[in-house]
Amino acid sequence: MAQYSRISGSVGLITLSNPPVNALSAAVRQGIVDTVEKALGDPQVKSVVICGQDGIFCGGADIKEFGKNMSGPPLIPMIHTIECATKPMVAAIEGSALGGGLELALGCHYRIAHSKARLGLPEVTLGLLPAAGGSQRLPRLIGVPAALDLITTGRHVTAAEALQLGIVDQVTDHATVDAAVKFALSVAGKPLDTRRISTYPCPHVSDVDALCENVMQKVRKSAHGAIAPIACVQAVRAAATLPYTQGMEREKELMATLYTSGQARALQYSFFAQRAVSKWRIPSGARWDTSTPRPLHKVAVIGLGTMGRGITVALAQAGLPVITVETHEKQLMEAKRAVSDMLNRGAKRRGVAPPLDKISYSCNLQDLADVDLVIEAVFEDMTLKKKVFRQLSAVCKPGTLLCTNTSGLDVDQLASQSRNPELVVGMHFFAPAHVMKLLEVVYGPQSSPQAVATAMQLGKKMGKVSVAVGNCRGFVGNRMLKLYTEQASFLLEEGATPDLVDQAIEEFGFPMGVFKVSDLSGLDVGWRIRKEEKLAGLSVASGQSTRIREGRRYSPLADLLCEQGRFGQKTGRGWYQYDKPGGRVARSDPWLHHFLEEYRAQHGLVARHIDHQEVLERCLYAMINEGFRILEDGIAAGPEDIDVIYVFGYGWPRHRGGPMFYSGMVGLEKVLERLEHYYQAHPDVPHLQPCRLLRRLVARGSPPVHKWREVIKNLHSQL
Ligand SMILES: CCCCCCCC/C=C\C/C=C/C(=O)SCCNC(=O)CCNC(=O)[C@H](O)C(C)(C)COP(=O)(O)OP(=O)(O)OC[C@H]1O[C@@H](n2cnc3c(N)ncnc32)[C@H](O)[C@@H]1OP(=O)(O)O
Repeated sequence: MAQYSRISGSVGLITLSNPPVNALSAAVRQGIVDTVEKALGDPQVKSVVICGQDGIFCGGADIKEFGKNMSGPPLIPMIHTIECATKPMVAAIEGSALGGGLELALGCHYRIAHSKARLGLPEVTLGLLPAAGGSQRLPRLIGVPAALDLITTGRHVTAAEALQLGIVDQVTDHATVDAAVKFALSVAGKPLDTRRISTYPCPHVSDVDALCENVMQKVRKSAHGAIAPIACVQAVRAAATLPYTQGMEREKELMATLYTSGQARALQYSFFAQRAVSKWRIPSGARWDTSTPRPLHKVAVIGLGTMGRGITVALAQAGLPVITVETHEKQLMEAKRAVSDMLNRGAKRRGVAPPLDKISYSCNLQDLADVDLVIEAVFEDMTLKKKVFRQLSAVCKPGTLLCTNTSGLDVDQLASQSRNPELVVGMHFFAPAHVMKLLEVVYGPQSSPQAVATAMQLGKKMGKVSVAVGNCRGFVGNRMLKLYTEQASFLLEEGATPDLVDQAIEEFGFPMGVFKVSDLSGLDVGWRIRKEEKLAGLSVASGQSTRIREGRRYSPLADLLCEQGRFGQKTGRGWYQYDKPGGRVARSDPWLHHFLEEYRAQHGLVARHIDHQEVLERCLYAMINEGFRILEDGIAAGPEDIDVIYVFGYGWPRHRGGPMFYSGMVGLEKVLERLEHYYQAHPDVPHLQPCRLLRRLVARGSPPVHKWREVIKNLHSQL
């Protein structure tokens, strides 16, 4: 797991060897200990280079080992031995040096990096801190402010930035190991006293307490309840205020708390879940490793509203030639200006040229004859979308993939309008589409493996986290969201306020509560859909009770607000009030509270005390129950898919893993018991009735989330 050789006569070369990222598993650590001892004991060796095989230095500690019994030599003494060595130790960094990998390099006396290498201490993203001395060495090397930035955000820096910060000593465009060997030869025999970072005093900062407090406040605000960023600040503060050995004690103490926390488990689960969803497989048997995506030379976007514009920007930024189509010249020109502005702003931020020339604009559908893939992003109206699909099917060359950006309409119905239904998939982007990371790729029973593979690959190229999901109303994300927002409205009827509900949700870790999100997206969007579905508006069957639709409980509160023109931020009034139309700061609205009181009185409802716990249980467990149904229906392949969708598309706090992982953390028995309790109290809300899969899992002793697929498979085979 670490190979040893002697090259150029006097340089010991240690090569970490643990594909794919040379993670520091127990075997690799043992290999390092053995080879370092060999190199230091070999009188012929005057200096040592440590590198990684296959173009990557090291991806850090082996995350798969976390939570298991520790075996093999620990990292801290191993790195200490390297730093104490009396022969120069040089790290040759190619690819990535992350986490424990960078900490290993910081233990070396010199660091040489390839210009394309990336370095960082991303432990915070896994709920940890750099606890192999990284939190103590990095501030001593680059200063407290820069170390706070890197350690609390976990961001990766380029080799150029690492050189500028002083993390590396040299950057090369050539063969890194050769450059490091040459360097090692040049420093052989030179004194090393000034090269041991742990002996450096931390560079002076005028008011370290004020600095740390300032960063702490920022971190608390953005962490939404995550504890690792806070521990990272505390560890760096220790580096700035304590001698190295005491700082190391503090690092260890903080790590011990984080290591055993549920948050670390959730974040590590999320790391692997994100990778698991890229290895998609669908019920037809098609899968990621046997389906070949089609090459895309030119793509098209139809409809340049908010979504179409964002998708166009994301495609152009990914380097794809795009042709965009709008019906009227005026709208087309308006969209062109908006898209160009977005591209210019993005390019300025990233310091690159805006890819304006990648996009062409047209009012003529015939211009799409030679494109390889079209993303339809017209108004969310089935009749209109069907018409567009029929037209596309007639215009586009054979083999063109037709994708719809619908957020929940039936993809199979659209496929039926095409001559080639096997080439139709949903590509559900989230607003703003050039920013949001999530993409739901919706396959139908007829979608070909190549169509799914192409959409998944395109998502990857656009920098999205793509999840393949089956076709149903709302797909995965919006299907679950409906239950969450529905419960929130019921809670208002029963005595809660938007402020109380949102506070509970935000304290849980969502960046925004359900009613603030509703005000931001616009209440009119859902109202229009409900009117089309005949749940709201004039088409509601006469004699129908206001609070019952299709035989189950319905809350008309949002419809009533819309009837008053309260559409949210855009009108300056919604669930909250704003200082003006388009205002962003939500303020509690006495009008709304009075309106709720009147509404309750009109419907004979008596307000009762509702606490945060009930808000969370009602909103989250209803959504989780639907998640189990989605698994039961085979719409999502596994709990990881649902969790990734919620973390990347809906603001679910990553340190809570995702709704399905969270249900395991709470305890499936408890979720089941609470759902039973609420269903008994609200028998007119069928969605609160615990579903079969949840009951089955509890009956099987509540296995951990990674074992659920087995139970789901059995359930399907018995259906
Ligand atoms: C009581 C206290 C006890 C304390 C004891 C603990 C001691 C710990 C001491 C020190 C702290 C050190 C902690 C760490 O180092 S944590 C790890 C930090 N590193 C990272 O976060 C990097 C994670 N990896 C990545 O960012 C990327 O994988 C990449 C940039 C390295 C490569 O990206 P890419 O080429 O896109 O490949 P993939 O991401 O798809 O990964 C390929 C493959 O490799 C697996 N993998 C990646 N990194 C690790 C890892 N560190 N450990 C294990 N496995 C890793 C990844 O899961 C993929 O696998 P696959 O899905 O099976 O294909």
